[in-house]
Amino acid sequence: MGRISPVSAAPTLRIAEIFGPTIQGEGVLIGEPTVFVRAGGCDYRCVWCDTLHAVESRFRDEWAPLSTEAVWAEVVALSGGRALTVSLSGGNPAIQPFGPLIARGRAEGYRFALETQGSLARPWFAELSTLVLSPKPPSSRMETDWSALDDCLKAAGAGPRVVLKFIVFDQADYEYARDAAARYPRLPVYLQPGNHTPPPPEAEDAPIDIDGLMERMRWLVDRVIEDRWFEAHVLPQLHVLIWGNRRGV
Ligand SMILES: C[S@@+](CC[C@H](N)C(=O)[O-])C[C@H]1O[C@@H](n2cnc3c(N)ncnc32)[C@H](O)[C@@H]1O
Ligand SMILES: Nc1nc2[nH]cc(C(=O)O)c2c(=O)[nH]1
Ligand code: SF4
Ligand SMILES: [Mg+2]
Repeated sequence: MGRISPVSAAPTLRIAEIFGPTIQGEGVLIGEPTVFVRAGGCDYRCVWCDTLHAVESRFRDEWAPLSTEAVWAEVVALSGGRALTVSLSGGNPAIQPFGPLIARGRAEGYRFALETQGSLARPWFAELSTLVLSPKPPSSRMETDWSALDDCLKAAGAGPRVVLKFIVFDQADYEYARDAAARYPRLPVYLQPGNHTPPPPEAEDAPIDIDGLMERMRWLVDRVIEDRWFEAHVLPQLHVLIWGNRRGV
């Protein structure tokens, strides 16, 4: 006998953490007060992922199964009921049924941003304010499925602002970013230096090599300026500069 589940049961979201308001530390919304909803589970395993506690299956018991209403109640509590930007991240938040949460929040004036690697397209991308597509460069050891990325753009349609965010560790990553950006000439590009000291998943707060990060940041700025890539934006992870590898900020 199969498991019996009520037909009317609300879809369950697997949530690793909900925190904020803090400032968005990355990319196009940098500096903007934001509540983060971090989904548990990812279809990728980037070697340098800074959020493995929301990726590796051995942590799945720590991902709370929550209804849309429960997640929404937490967002409202954290924001004091004042509309702001909610960033859906992960893991890969595209794995989870976030459509109803977005509809719920939008009805109250909240805006939703989503961070994803672009491997899974969902119809509810069209309801976002901002879609951040962050395809993964060679240093991650992941392969980009370009047709899946195209599908994400199609799903977004004319709804959200769509931007590209590339993590850059080395020259090969930089060239990947240039080639990928050339495929999508109309999308704004954000380049972010890779953090080579990401926290191990068991650590809430691991030491970070800020000097090394700044050196990569300077190298990246030099590359962009030398190449006269004037459409690119180069930004550090601001939250990492402020709080290091601390979780929940
Ligand atoms: C943790 S991911 C979650 C969302 C989604 N899975 C993705 O990768 O886009 C959020 C952002 O952090 C970036 N990121 C992950 N590890 C990083 C690292 N070590 N240094 C810099 N950025 C990193 C990802 O590339 C992505 O842009
Ligand atoms: N402040 C802050 N900004 C962020 N931008 C992207 C984040 C993420 O981990 O997805 C993140 C995060 O965890 N904290
Ligand atoms: S896709 Fe995102 S969450 Fe998944 S392993 Fe890579 S950086 Fe981490
Ligand atoms: Mg992060």
